[in-house]
Amino acid sequence: MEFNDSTVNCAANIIWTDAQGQSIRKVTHKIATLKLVRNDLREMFIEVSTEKTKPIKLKLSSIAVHKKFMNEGKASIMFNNEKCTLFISNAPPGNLLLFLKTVFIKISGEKAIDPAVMQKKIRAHMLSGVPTKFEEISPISNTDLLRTKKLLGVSKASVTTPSPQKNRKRKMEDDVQKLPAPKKLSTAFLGEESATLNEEQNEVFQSCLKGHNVFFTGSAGTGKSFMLKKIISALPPEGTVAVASTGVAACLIGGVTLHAFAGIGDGEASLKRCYELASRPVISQAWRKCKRLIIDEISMVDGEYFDKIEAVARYIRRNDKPFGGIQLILCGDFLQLPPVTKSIQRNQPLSSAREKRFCFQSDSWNNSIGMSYELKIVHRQKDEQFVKMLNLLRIGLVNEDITKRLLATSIQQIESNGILATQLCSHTNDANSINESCLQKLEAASKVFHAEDSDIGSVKQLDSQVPAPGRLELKIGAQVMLLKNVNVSNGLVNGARGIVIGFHATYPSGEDITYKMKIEESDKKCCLDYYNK
Ligand SMILES: Nc1ncnc2c1ncn2[C@@H]1O[C@H](COP(=O)(O)OP(=O)(O)OP(=O)(O)O)[C@@H](O)[C@H]1O
Repeated sequence: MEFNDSTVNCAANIIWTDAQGQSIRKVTHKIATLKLVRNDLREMFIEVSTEKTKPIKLKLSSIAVHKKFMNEGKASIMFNNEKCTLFISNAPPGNLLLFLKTVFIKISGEKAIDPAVMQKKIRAHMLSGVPTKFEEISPISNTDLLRTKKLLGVSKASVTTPSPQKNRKRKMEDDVQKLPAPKKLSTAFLGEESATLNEEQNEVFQSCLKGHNVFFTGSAGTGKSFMLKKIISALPPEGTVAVASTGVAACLIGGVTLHAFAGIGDGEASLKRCYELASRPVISQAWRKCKRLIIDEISMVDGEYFDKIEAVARYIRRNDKPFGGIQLILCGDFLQLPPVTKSIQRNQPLSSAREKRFCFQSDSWNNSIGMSYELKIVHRQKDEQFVKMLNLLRIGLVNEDITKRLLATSIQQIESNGILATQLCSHTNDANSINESCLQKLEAASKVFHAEDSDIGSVKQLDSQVPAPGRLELKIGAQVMLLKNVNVSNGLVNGARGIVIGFHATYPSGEDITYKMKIEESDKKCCLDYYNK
């Protein structure tokens, strides 16, 4: 495990209230450490400590946890007996998740003690005159986990091993329409994805946490995106800016594009003009607040643009260190997608392209990037021969053996249960026109679904950056793919393929619009209900 699951560093506010709910005392710490501790009587507490103040211990009994904004590093814990609430903010989200998970598991697994027995114990302890000792709670053990699952009636199989039982799957004939129930605190915690970093990934991870300027690369499937998410969730949200060179990549890491953050347009303007552009209040404030800049798909960032934003960072932050002292965490594979430079857009020959095409060729790269790592272990594929072949293809080595093997795959079955094999295209427009023509060939009536965007002002941006289209045309028999994880244990995951097999009867006049989709996952079918709300 990468975090200590019984400690978290964050900002902490504690507010005590009277019987009427009026605030009577408040403690505010911008930098605090929360630790789970036990006393001699095995009662559990959250200890809130800082470097300068005396620790405050809050007893973990009769609590309510609000964790809706946990992904932003925020949560609150109401201590009903102590009549106070602990507000947590700026916590590394991954760390906060593990901390709250530990609280939950330790509390749920605790055997209820008869109050009379407890009273006796407390009395005996007080009379003994021995000062109360506190010790840090031990990490979650398998026994803790099993005991909690048993108490909650959760099956032993973890959600990370999707093996749905037949009778628990929804039948296609089942027409009872229900919106997914909100996740309960318990199941949400117990079902979290818990894949751990391997040794090479952990080295990069530790280097990032130590504040080094890091670049990490690796072939497809070595876990670059996986790592990036782990890194983002391990850093305090305040001052951490996650961006990517493309909208889609930015969307996947929950960030914005580098261009939107940097605020200098396409970087073609003179340096003086770039300084002016970046001096606009919102942009300059973002640059000044940034302590760690994470850039995904760095291979697509143009070398000259990289030099420009480095100069802008120094100028705006009035700091002569590379990137104005911002920690850089860069990730990408230069053997995948190159930058889209103007000369290439205009179909000019490569030889006339600008000299600093890749950002690793820029001066700023040499001055700022201290540690470079290459991830070598491929996690996406298990077939070693296939991985070897992909690694050779990556560097343009297509030998006779590879050619023979690839050609041999042409006789493989490319349709399974009505679901066609994916056809890869180098350009989105090509993929769109193939999809369009396949949809037109289907004889069934088409149904059109329009996105209901709550923020009308962002529709254009959403349409360009979100993989789901604003207007979706479907027909019975259409090939479809899920774009987000809906129900992992039922195989309804991002990328799951299927075909539309029906629409809900109330369409188009009814309130709910539903389509059913059968998906192919280990030769099993299941349905998905899709609502327009
Ligand atoms: N340490 C790990 N343990 C288990 N699974 C892992 C680990 N690292 C990565 N994976 C899984 O391997 C798969 C590929 O990872 P990921 O998509 O992050 O690779 P990538 O290097 O970003 O690939 P690409 O260059 O194609 O974008 C994912 O399903 C990810 O969850």
